[in-house]
Parts: sequence; C-alpha cells; structure tokens
Amino acid sequence: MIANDLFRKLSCGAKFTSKHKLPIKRKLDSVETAAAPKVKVCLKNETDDDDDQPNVTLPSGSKNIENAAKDIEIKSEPESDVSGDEQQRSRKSKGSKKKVIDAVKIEQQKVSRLNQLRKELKIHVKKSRYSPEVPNIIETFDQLSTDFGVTSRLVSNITACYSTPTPVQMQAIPVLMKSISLHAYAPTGSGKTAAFLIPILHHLKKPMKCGFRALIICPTRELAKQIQREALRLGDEMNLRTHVIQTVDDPKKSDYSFSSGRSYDILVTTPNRICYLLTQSPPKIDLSNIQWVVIDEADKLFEDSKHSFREQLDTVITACNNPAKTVALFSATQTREVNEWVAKNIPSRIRFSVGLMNGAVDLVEQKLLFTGTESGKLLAFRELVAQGLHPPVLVFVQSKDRAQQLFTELIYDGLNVDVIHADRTQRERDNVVRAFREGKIWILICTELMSRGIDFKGVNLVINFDFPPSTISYVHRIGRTGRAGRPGKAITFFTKDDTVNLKSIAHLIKSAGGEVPDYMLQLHGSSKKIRDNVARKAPKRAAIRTLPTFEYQQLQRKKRFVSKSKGKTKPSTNRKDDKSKKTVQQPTRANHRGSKK
Ligand SMILES: Nc1ncnc2c1ncn2[C@@H]1O[C@H](COP(=O)(O)OP(=O)(O)OP(=O)(O)O)[C@@H](O)[C@H]1O
Repeated sequence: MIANDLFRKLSCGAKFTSKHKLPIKRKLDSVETAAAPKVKVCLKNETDDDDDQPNVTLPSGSKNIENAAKDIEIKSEPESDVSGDEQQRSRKSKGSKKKVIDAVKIEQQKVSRLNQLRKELKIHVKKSRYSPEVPNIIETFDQLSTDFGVTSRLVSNITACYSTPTPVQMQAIPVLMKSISLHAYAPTGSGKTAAFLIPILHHLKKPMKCGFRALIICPTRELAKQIQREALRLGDEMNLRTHVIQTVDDPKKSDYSFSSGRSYDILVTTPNRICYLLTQSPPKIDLSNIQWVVIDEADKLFEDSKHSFREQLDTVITACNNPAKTVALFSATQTREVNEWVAKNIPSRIRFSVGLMNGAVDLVEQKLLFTGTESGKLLAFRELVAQGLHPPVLVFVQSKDRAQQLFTELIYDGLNVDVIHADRTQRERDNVVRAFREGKIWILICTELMSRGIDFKGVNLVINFDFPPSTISYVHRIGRTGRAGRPGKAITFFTKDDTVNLKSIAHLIKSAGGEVPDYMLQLHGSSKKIRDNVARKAPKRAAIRTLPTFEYQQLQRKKRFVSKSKGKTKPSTNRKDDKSKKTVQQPTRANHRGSKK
C-alpha cells in the first residue's frame, strides 16, 4: 500500500485540531516511513481521557457502530516492514485500537439494549424526513445529572416524588433536554405532565426578570391549576414562579406587559385567556421571551369549534417571536388535525407514541352495562350503591342540566355527592375539586369538562352514566382511573339508543384485554357523518328523575307556586350572581327532601 493511500484510509472521517493539523505535503512524506498517527476516537456522547491525542469522530459514512469499528480496524493496520521504534508505536496503536473496539462494542450493546427496551415499553418513534436524531431513552432519574447536568436540587425533587421514569418520560425528557421540538402520545395517567415540566425546570434554572419564558396551554382552568401544583412540587426551592391567569376582567391584575413590572417565569393558561390578553390594544401580555411552548391535551384544543384553536394558536405562536423556542405537544389520543398542524408548523420535531394509538389503559377493568331505558340508569346506579361502591367515584353525564338532575337524585338518596360543571362559579369549582381530592366528597358528578387531564389520586371507579360521545371521549373519561400504575374500574351504561359508538368502544375494551359479548363486536359500524354528529351534539335523553312524569310535573308546578307565594327567586347558577359565595353549598339530604315535598 502506498503512503498516500494509507494516509487517506487512516484519516477517513478524521477531524484534526489545528494543533495537530498536518501540513499536507510534508506530513504525507513522513507517513511513507512512519507508522499510523496516534488517533483519539470519540464516540458520540462519549469522551476519552487521553487528551494528548487529536480527536477523531466516527466516520460519518459508517452506517452503524459495528461498521465504524471495522473501518477503524482497517485504518490502524500497521505495515509489516517496520523498525523497532515503529513496532513499539504499532503496539501502542494496537492497544488504543482495542480500547476503541471495546468502547464501540459497549456503546453498541447499550444502544441495542435501549432499543430493545423501547420495543418492550411500546415506545414507537416515527421518523420523518426532517426529524432530528432521536436521543437514547433514560432509565433512571439519576441519569439526568450525569447525562444532562441537571442540578442535584431538581433531581432530588423528582426522586422525592417518583422512583423511576414512566415510558413517556424515558423518551420525552431526553428529547426536550436537548431542546428538540416534540409531538408525543402516551396513555392517560402515564406522567406526561412531569415529562414536559422536568426539562422546562432544568432549562429555566432560576427566576429571571425578563417576563414569561415558558408557556403551557391546556383546555381547562382546573388542569392549569393542577399543572401549576405539579410545577411547584417538582420545582421546590428553585424559586421559579409559575402563574395561572385567574382573571382577565380586572385591568390591574391582568396586565402582564413589561411595563406592569410583574415578573413570572412559567405561564399555565387556557387558550381563551391568553388570546384575550394578546388581542388587547396594546397587548396586555408580552411573550417575546418565551423559550418553551407546551400544548397539553393537544387534540382536545384542536377539537374546540367555538373558538378556532388553530387561529388562537397562530396568534400565540406569532407573539412568541423568539426563533429559538422549543414546541412540545402532548396528548393521550391523536387526531388528524393535530398531526397536520404539527407537520406543517414544526417539521423538525421528534414524534413518538407509547402503547396502542388511541387505546384505553389496560389497568382499567372495563364493563358495558345495558340499562334498557334512561330510567333504568338510576336503578342500575342504585343497584351499584347497594352492592357497595368504593369511593372516590367519578360519574360522567353529557350536560350541565343532567349533572344537576343526577345530583338532585343522589343527594336525595343521602349520598356524599357533589357536582362540577361549567355553570358553577370558579370558586365553587375550585372548592369541589379540593373537597374531592381531600376525600370530603365521595361521588363527584361531572361533565366532559373533567374528562381531560384531571388527576384525582386513587379514583376507584368511573361511571359513564351517559354514553360517551366518541371513543376518544371514552378513553379520556375512563382514564381518570387506572393512573400511575394503579388499577381502576369503569362501568359504562348504555341504552338501546346508544348504538353509534358501541361497536368501536367494545373493540377498544377487547384490545385492552377486557371481555365484551360477541354481538357487540359484530354490530354494524356507523358512518363517520353520524359519529361526527353524535360527537358534536349530545342526543336527547329523558330527564334523570325517579318520579314518573305526571307526578314530576305536579311537583314542579307546586314548587313554582310555593316560591312565588313566598316571593323567593329560583337559586341562580349564574357565575356572576354566585361570586359572593365563599364555599360550595353542599345541600343536605334534609333540605333536599324538604324541597321535594
Ligand atoms: N415517574 C412516575 N412514577 C410514578 N408516578 C408518576 C410518575 N410520573 C408521574 N406520576 C404520577 O402519575 C399521575 C398521572 O400523571 P399525569 O397527570 O401527568 O398523567 P397524564 O399522562 O398527563 O394523564 P392524562 O392523559 O390523563 O392527562 C400523577 O399522579 C403523577 O403524579
């Protein structure tokens, strides 16, 4: 082999520091008689201790580490006719070659083990033309300090809450640590909140006076407050200020422009509130320093038809005009709308999912219960109570009116129950959530409002009193139980009128390992148009009440008469009227019975 060829082979893919740069002609000549130059091979993410030697990265053309090792092996092959001095160098070179090969092998084994683990944990990374290289998953939270330089404060905050990362955290955290945009799907209750909060807390490090630096958008205020609580827990003693916009009506309290002099680091909000502030003249919020945008429950936000979330998001993204920002979208379920938006607006992102796409958590024991008619539902509910319920229990109905009706019935039964829906005041909603979390309320009746993201510890049972409007709604509703590895139960009532989504929900239960009768799986599927209609507009249902219609109407008439003669007005559910109330009025069994008489 002539010297030129040998050198070309040796230096293929090599990067020489200027210190060791060889003057081409002169060094080439010397190579004719000298052995291979000493080289330091650095694998990606790895450093070698021997600083005397020039850096050589793995040949870029090498398809994988094994090939790279072969390439290196060929390059360091010594010539046979060498002097004693050269033989010594050659031995040294052999030693370093062995080191390299060992390092390569270890790295290769590590990568293939992690890929195997990815497979076992059902983490599916979907590559696109523009997606960056996918970082390795992490297996422990301690790796955060070794691999990413996370402070011991943050690591100990995390390990005080959790022992090991969940699959979504294993993959999402390293991606976001590298400030790569992300689009992730993972089952309900799998720890997506911490998956985005940990990298944000790491990157923001300490409080600064330059306005908001991270923005988290989610569908409800309850969820915003929950995310804030988690941020405070994980960011304990880091002094980062996480803010939830309480009001947009008060001009003083709702001014977040630089001139207001208020300083926060992280903002958690619903889209309506932030868009309201942005569209004021002049805008009441400055987002020019935002480095992180997280969209939690992304598909829910895109589904909102009243205020087009796409337009709202455009407004927000335009206001976040820092070009170096990282955008992350998370949800348990995926829809085409989100995928399209992400593909168009964040081409250079990593996309991955955990588990079955749009699947239900297999920790939840699911059951479909035929109740015949609407009135059969109350009987079925009372039957469940008679058999013994294990609180806390969440009960979903399709509308505010029905939530109120069911509440009236159950409180009459003497159950420890409350209700939450959009017509209750903010304070009432906060109090109900707190009371349910603290175990003061055992059964909470709610509407779709509570189906997304809300994390009540240890909910044992979810009852779908009204059939969910879509399979996606079903997944999120039953996902309020079976969270963070704990088991749960879900019972879904259905009547002869709830056939539109029955088949797809039955399939979903089967694929999560549940049992469903064969006839359900063989039902005729409904057209997309019909499914969309049901998802948009809840079906009409007979009111929830025990009394037959005639008696009920008589009672209503009597009640109206009594309240007129006493000059009383009907208790209002209007938010403004209720503002003065300090706590939730928990109606007692006695006064409800009284009002019924
Ligand atoms: N690594 C972990 N180990 C154990 N529990 C965890 C871990 N990470 C988060 N959790 C807990 O799991 C529960 C669910 O987390 P989180 O609310 O983030 O789920 P999610 O994936 O966002 O669910 P959803 O899709 O319903 O919004 C929370 O109580 C949280 O404290």
